[in-house]
Amino acid sequence: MSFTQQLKNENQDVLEQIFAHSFVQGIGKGDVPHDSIAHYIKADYEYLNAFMHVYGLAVAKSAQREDIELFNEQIGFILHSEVHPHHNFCNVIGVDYEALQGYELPPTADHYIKHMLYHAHTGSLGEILAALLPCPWTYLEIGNELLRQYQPNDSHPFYTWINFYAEEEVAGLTGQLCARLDKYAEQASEMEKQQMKTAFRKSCQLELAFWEMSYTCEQWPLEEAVSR
Ligand SMILES: Cc1ncc(C[n+]2csc(CCO)c2C)c(N)n1
Repeated sequence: MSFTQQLKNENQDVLEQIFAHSFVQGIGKGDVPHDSIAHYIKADYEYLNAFMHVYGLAVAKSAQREDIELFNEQIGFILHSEVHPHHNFCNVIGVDYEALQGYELPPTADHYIKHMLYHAHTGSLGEILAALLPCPWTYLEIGNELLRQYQPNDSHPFYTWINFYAEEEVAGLTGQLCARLDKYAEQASEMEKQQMKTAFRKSCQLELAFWEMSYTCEQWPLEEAVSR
């Protein structure tokens, strides 16, 4: 069994909880509180900016052109494609995308990006890949699961969102990241593989926590904690 298949198998418990989460089930049912959607978009816009910074750090650690190419493609996808599911959410709540940009990250999303930046700064390329992979992997699984459970047609409010993540493009990008990580795992020591496993599981847990943060509109305990 490949290393990434092992990672996925070991984290099925988190994936099941993500599928069952009220936000995710709400997308399937076509009914999510509008405040939660706005909270999600505000956090996700900034989260994706940080995600691209992590890819930039991965580029800086790349010894091979094919790795640079891969990370460059992922940045292109975030810049040009991931705006579509965001627009779907904005249209449903009737708010301009621009109005939801430039906000401070709530505690959970702040923690998630710092977790990835930590691995990007201190880890090997394999470890960085392990920290990044749950992001496309869990969304690909969510798209497929919601398609299977709800079989939405084009009158479903989240038709675009669900189909976007269930589509070939996301499956292809995820597959490429898995293939690279498997290659690095082949050469890695047991200790390094353990670090990859830890980074992967924490990111899976933080994906679940990100849905909860959005659903409950999580805030810092004191508003002044982040800026004045
Ligand atoms: C919290 C959060 N996690 C995952 C995604 C989905 N996603 C982010 S980047 C990317 C492409 C991989 O490079 C994908 C599929 C998201 N939008 N927000």
